[in-house]
Amino acid sequence: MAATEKAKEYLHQRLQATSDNASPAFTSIPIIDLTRSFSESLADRQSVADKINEACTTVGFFYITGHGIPQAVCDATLELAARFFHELSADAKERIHMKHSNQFRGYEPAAYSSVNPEDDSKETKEGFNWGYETGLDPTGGDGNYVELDGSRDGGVNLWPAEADLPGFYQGIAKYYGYVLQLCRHLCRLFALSLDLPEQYFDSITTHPGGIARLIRYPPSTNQKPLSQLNSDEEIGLGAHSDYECFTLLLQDSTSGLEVLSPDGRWVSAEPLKGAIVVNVADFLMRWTNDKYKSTVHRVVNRTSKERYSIPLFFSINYDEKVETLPSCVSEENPSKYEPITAGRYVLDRLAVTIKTGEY
Ligand SMILES: O=C(O)CCC(=O)C(=O)O
Ligand SMILES: [Fe+2]
Repeated sequence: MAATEKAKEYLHQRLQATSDNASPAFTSIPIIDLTRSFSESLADRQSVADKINEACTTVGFFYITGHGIPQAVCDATLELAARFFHELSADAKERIHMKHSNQFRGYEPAAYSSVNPEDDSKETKEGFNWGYETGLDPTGGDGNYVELDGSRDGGVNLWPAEADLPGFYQGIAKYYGYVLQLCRHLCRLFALSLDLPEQYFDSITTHPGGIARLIRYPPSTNQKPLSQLNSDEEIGLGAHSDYECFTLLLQDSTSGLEVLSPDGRWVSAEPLKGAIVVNVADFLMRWTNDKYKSTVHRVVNRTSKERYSIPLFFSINYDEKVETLPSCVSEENPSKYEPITAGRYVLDRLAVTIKTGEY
């Protein structure tokens, strides 16, 4: 089956599964305070992990507060995102255009890619994508990073020249370092939440996958009153689920993110000051034998303001081949899936999102 056909079938199955009402409907997204997860007491850490288990087996999305990333760092990074789109010249954007990358890095103009291969409408978002590099890892990494396709860390990110956007790289690196370490902290909580030893994921997140992006959604140009607006007329980012293990999303104060409840309703993930949105992605769903839900979501900016968001898609080391997690299989519930290499899985899914097919 061609890759596009595979992707279409995949999304179709996912949307079908959602409408089959397999899980209970939800009307809101839980908020989990991570403060106790930094406690010396295992019981405290486990209490947070239990809440994560509850959120991941039902909604697949949750907000985290008390996560330790300073508000000033989050605000400064969102400002950098606005500067990237407004201050970087068209020529400078062209020099780092995604077409120069075979790893989906760099500047992505509006309507260049579409996450939903069934949807022929153009997405209004534009973005800037980059991925893990050893220099961005506060631990210094282990020097063994491999890209999605298994190639070695060859500096594949396409950064704007310092003179074109002074301070950009440094600001992004600061935020990225914080989020990466928070993802590793969350891995320990995910392990506890899945009845695994707390350090279970440590040795396979030493050079993790961490594609991140700045996204800009233009203001809505639709003059219809909200109640009459057909969201599909002006989709910012089409209905999709994420591909990796889990996503950490920083959003500004403009709403737009919507999460699909099993009863077919879109639940708004309103921005909460100081909170970061976390969602389970497809690789983790597969790895947990579908115990943890990777939930379909989309973005529609219905406001007259621009919207900025910054997701980071966290994966275990891309060269790691894994089988279904031991705590998610039993005699009554055998593994539904073959062992798979993390990067290969993500690459297959990503490859079908670029409209031009140039990857
Ligand atoms: O912009 C957002 O709020 C969500 C972005 C998203 O879902 C994605 O990039 O996969
Ligand atoms: Fe997403």
